[in-house]
Amino acid sequence: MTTTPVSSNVVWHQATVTRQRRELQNAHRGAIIWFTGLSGSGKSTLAHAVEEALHQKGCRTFVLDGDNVRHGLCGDLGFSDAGRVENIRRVGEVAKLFMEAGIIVLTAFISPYRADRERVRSMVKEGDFIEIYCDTPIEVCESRDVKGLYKKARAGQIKEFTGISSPYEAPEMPELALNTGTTDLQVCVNQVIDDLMRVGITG
Ligand SMILES: Nc1ncnc2c1ncn2[C@@H]1O[C@H](COP(=O)(O)OS(=O)(=O)O)[C@@H](OP(=O)(O)O)[C@H]1O
Ligand SMILES: Nc1ncnc2c1ncn2[C@@H]1O[C@H](COP(=O)(O)OP(=O)(O)O)[C@@H](O)[C@H]1O
Repeated sequence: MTTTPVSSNVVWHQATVTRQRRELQNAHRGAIIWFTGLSGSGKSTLAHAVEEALHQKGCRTFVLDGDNVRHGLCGDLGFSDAGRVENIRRVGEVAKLFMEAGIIVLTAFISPYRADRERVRSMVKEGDFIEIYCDTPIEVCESRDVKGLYKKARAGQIKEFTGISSPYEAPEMPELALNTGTTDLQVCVNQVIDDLMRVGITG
């Protein structure tokens, strides 16, 4: 594998089927809906429930989920700082491709570092990146312990576990902050859909 950047010798090929034409055909905009929050905060559940609602409205959608992507595209990465940075970099690039294909892509990654999320935001036009903070206190996430990982982390069986032995930097100005600890799932879904309609991503 080469580590020399080749981008200076690679020329961008302009597609004739543009993002704009795809969006016209779809009758909605492409966008990146970026869910962030602790493990167990509700990212996957919410992303899939929002996708279901959008699909029923006739939108083209796709969910990129940390658990799934880490089995393939990011299967070589761990949970060190560097592993997480690279994970979010790759996911950001893939999400951008989906968006340019006219799709509403919903991502469900802890994405603990503010700078990494802001880097993805800066890769796209204003309004293309919607950050949604799944704001569930760690006590609630830990009591849910959907996958039994908090128990393992507390027992020292998982190193660098977010919220316990690895940091989580909450968004400062997310487009939406949802109280996914106490609010009913359907209420959260409606809040997301209302926001996507308000900003004109979907009708
Ligand atoms: N050390 C450690 N810290 C946090 N999470 C861990 C860890 N080890 C494994 N897992 C499981 O991996 C899922 C998080 O992967 P992500 O790709 O979203 O993480 S990150 O954004 O790169 O931080 C996460 O999924 P969710 O619970 O859906 O968030 C966990 O199931
Ligand atoms: N408002 C809500 N939004 C999302 N999940 C919720 C909500 N209220 C309760 N839950 C529950 O919390 C858990 C969240 O798990 P999960 O979606 O796997 O979280 P994450 O993907 O952030 O690790 C699920 O069991 C889900 O049913």
